[in-house]
Amino acid sequence: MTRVFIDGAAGTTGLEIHDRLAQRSEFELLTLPDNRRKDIAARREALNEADIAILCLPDDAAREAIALIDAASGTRVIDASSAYRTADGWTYGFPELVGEDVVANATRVSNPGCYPTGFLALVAPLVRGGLLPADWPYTVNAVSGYSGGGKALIERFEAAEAPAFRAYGYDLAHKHLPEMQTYAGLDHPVLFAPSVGSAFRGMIVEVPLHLGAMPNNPHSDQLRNALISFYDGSEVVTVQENRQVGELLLEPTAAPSDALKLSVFGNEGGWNARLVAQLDNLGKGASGAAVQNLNLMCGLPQTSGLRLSDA
Ligand SMILES: NC(=O)C1=CN([C@@H]2O[C@H](COP(=O)(O)OP(=O)(O)OC[C@H]3O[C@@H](n4cnc5c(N)ncnc54)[C@H](OP(=O)(O)O)[C@@H]3O)[C@@H](O)[C@H]2O)C=CC1
Ligand SMILES: CC(=O)N[C@@H](CCC(=O)OP(=O)(O)O)C(=O)O
Repeated sequence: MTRVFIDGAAGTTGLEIHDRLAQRSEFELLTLPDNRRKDIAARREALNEADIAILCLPDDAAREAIALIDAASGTRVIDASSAYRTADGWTYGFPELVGEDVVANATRVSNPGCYPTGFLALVAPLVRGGLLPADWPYTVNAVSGYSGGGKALIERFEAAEAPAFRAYGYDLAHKHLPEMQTYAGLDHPVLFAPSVGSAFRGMIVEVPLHLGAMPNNPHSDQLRNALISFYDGSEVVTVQENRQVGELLLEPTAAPSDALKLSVFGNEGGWNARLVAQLDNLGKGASGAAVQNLNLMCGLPQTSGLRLSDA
């Protein structure tokens, strides 16, 4: 049985992982009592005793956890924070893009951010396949459920005077920019406009494209077909064929899901396209991705315990 320690198990992401793993016979969960969950000595012991540690912590606490692990302990790590997403020696935990075997054999796995999961799923295969240019000035517009900001944002959006909508990221230096550029293989940082709506979970990540202004002038049908073949066989990522919708909604009480749904909407002449990813920020955007990576690292079917009925 694999011993797993979730550092940050009382947080939003940590709790969801804990609840799923508690029902799995393949894992033994190492837990700390509430009054010792931030105690350095207790964390050090659990981190070194575990076969796999899952870090669900703010970036600084994740760095602290890594420093507490002795090289001799052999503990492997899945980090949900953004501390190591583009760091040397770390594997980016996006098996559909980096390869399932790469994740399966890794000792240090950094889970993708929730917004980059949507952006990269759409753009990385198309840049890799030469359908979208690497030197294009990409923009990303996104809206997230408020659980994406952890306990602090949940408290704010569930307070009596909660905002209805929050746009942010106006310093144009969101912490997700490096991983979006790096793993899509882009020449320039993306222009990222994130926001939060009054739904607990879920997100819509959109990349609008002026296809007719690109040097290779790709058609939206080509982009959709390329994504369909790239994700062929995936149980987690699905690409909608010729989807026509009037609107996309974040439902205030959406059920948890680990699915990632991609769509390509194009206009009649093919000049413009809107690439859209729909996911649960706490599913494939965080906890679901951690469980998928954990399964792979333990040699288990990658979708064990995932919630994919909506896919
Ligand atoms: N929420 C989401 O949708 C996503 C989150 N992530 C990332 O996952 C990580 C966790 O996020 P999230 O669960 O949302 O955040 P939360 O704020 O909900 O949870 C963080 C938890 O870490 C605990 N903590 C803080 N410092 C320490 C420490 N030094 N030692 C032990 N525990 C500590 C907090 O304790 P306390 O309860 O006392 O505050 C809290 O329980 C972050 O890096 C976040 O950016 C990534 C993708 C999506
Ligand atoms: C709504 C909201 O606040 N979202 C978070 C990102 C959540 C996430 O993906 O976590 P990581 O930053 O660890 O990747 C933000 O914009 O900072």
